[in-house]
Formats: sequence, C-alpha cells, structure tokens
Amino acid sequence: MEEFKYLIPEESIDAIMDNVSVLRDIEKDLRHLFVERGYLEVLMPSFEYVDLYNDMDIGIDEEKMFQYVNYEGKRVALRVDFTVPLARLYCSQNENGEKRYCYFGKVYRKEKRHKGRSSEFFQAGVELIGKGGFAGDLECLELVLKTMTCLKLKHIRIEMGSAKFYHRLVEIVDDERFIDILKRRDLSAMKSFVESHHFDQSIQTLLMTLPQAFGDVQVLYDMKNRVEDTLLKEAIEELIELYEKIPHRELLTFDLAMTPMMKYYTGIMLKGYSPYSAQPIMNGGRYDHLMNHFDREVPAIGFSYELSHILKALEKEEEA
Ligand SMILES: N[C@@H](Cc1c[nH]c[nH+]1)C(=O)O
Repeated sequence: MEEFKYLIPEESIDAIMDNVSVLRDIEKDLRHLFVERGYLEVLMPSFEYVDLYNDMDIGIDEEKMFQYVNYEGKRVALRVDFTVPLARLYCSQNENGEKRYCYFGKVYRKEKRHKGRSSEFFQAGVELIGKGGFAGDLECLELVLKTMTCLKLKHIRIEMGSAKFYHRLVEIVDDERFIDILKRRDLSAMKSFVESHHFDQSIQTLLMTLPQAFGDVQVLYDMKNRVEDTLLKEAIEELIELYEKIPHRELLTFDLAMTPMMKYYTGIMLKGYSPYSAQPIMNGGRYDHLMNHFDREVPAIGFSYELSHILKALEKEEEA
C-alpha cells in the first residue's frame, strides 16, 4: 500500500498552487462588475437530482455526472451546470419579470478517458432572466465585452453563432449525419453528403460554404445574400443588428457553423477564445425555452467564464 499512498483518482488532477491570487483577483474584478450592474450573487447547492438535468435534456450525458443514490432511492448528481439550477430557482420562487444572477463555483463533468484533463470546472457567470430579444442580447453582449479587462489576457476573441440558425438548418436537412459533419467541418464529407441528397440549389450552396463560414462581419453579409429561407435569414439578421449596435466590437467574430454546446440554446451563442487555450474560455447564449419545463415562458440569456482555462492561458501567454 505504501507506494500507492500518494496516488490520486484519475478524476483529480493536482491542486492549483500557482497563481491562485491571480484567479482570486479576476474573480474579484468580475464580481465587482456583475454586482455593479445589478446581478445578485447566489451560492447554489452542489447537488441536484439527476432527473432535473435529464428531464431538461441539456445535452450533457448522464455518464458525465458524478452520481449517487440518496436515502429516498433517488439519484443525485454533483452540479454539472449552473444555468439549469438557476432556472429552477427562478421558477420555484415564483419570480416574475427581470432577474439578474451571478455565481462563482465549480461544475463537475466526468471525462470518458481523462488524458490529464480535469473534471472540475471553475465557472464565473451570469444569467439574465426575463429579458428577451434584442434588448437582452445587447445587455449580455455589452457585459461580456466589459469583462474583457478583468481577465488580464492580452489576446481574446469572442465568437458569435446562432442556435436559431443551427436548429432551422438541422430541420431543413433532416438527417442526423449532418450534425457530425458540421462539427468536424469536414468539407469532403459535406460534399458527399450534399451529393447524396436532393436539396434545392440554395441549400446545396449554403451547406457547401458552411464549414468555412467564420470570420468578420462580412461572413454574415455574404451568407445573408445567399440564404432564401426566412428563418435562416432572420437568424443572420439578428447577429448583424447586434454587431451594428454594439460599441467596442473589435473583438467580435462570427461562426455560422457553431454547434450548440448546450441543447437549451435558442438564439445567439457566444464563445470566448484565447490562442493559449485549446478549450473555450467562455460559453454562453440565449435560452428562451428552458423554463417551459416548469410550465413557464421566460426568455433568458447568460454566459460563464471557465476560470481554470483562463488561468492556464494566462500562464502560457506570459511564457510566450
Ligand atoms: N451554463 C453554460 C454557460 C451558460 C451560462 N448561461 C448560458 N449559458 C455552460 O456551462 O457552458
């Protein structure tokens, strides 16, 4: 036993020792900004019923949850997401109208094979509940851009996509294989896929350009001229409108091939990238139907930073 006593389970990678003070500084600055903007800090419980996440079909497989069976014989999981419990909180407290929440804490997502990857994600995020449409999107995006200075990273890029665009496209294409091809941005697979279907000409051209439909706002203008479907056009126009109204938009780029990280996204989607992090340092988006699960119609939008990814990116950026 002696030689095993320093071993740790593969779910744990070692403690964060360096730069904890940097992490706390970032957290402090973000908290200050969120609270100043009217976001109420909440400390959410670490445990939720597995059924809550499953019934809301958020797109995180059950195998990714750390679970146990409690005394009631019900399965309980360590928190895998903050957005879902906050939607529950809003509905269970019978809230109405706009509510702004912010949070700092960990979510736990099991990796299949760990490959040195952590299963603990330290998130700092906000949820803006009850503010729909353009006004809500604008408030959220402005806040994202405002937070940039808190992160201490010199190089950041914010990518925007649209779940509305994605869902409509999936509906039109009506073949599951399309999703995987899109995720891989595999041009030759897309070509064979298109050839094996009888889509009309405009959809064919759209699908073939999609894997490379990322970049500055010009991508949106080009794609807008290319699509004929009303919903697809609307989704692109939403992004363009936001871009045109937002100040300090230099950091914004677009990706129409973005696939939703979470199944609950219904409108704009946001991802933050650092050249020094393989994984996104921020994820977010609009989720207008999540609260239907509680028989409520409440629009909402939010985002969360992955503080441990940011910390690692900072270390690498400094080295470089
Ligand atoms: N909960 C999402 C991020 C998010 C917050 N609000 C909306 N989306 C995630 O963990 O990726």
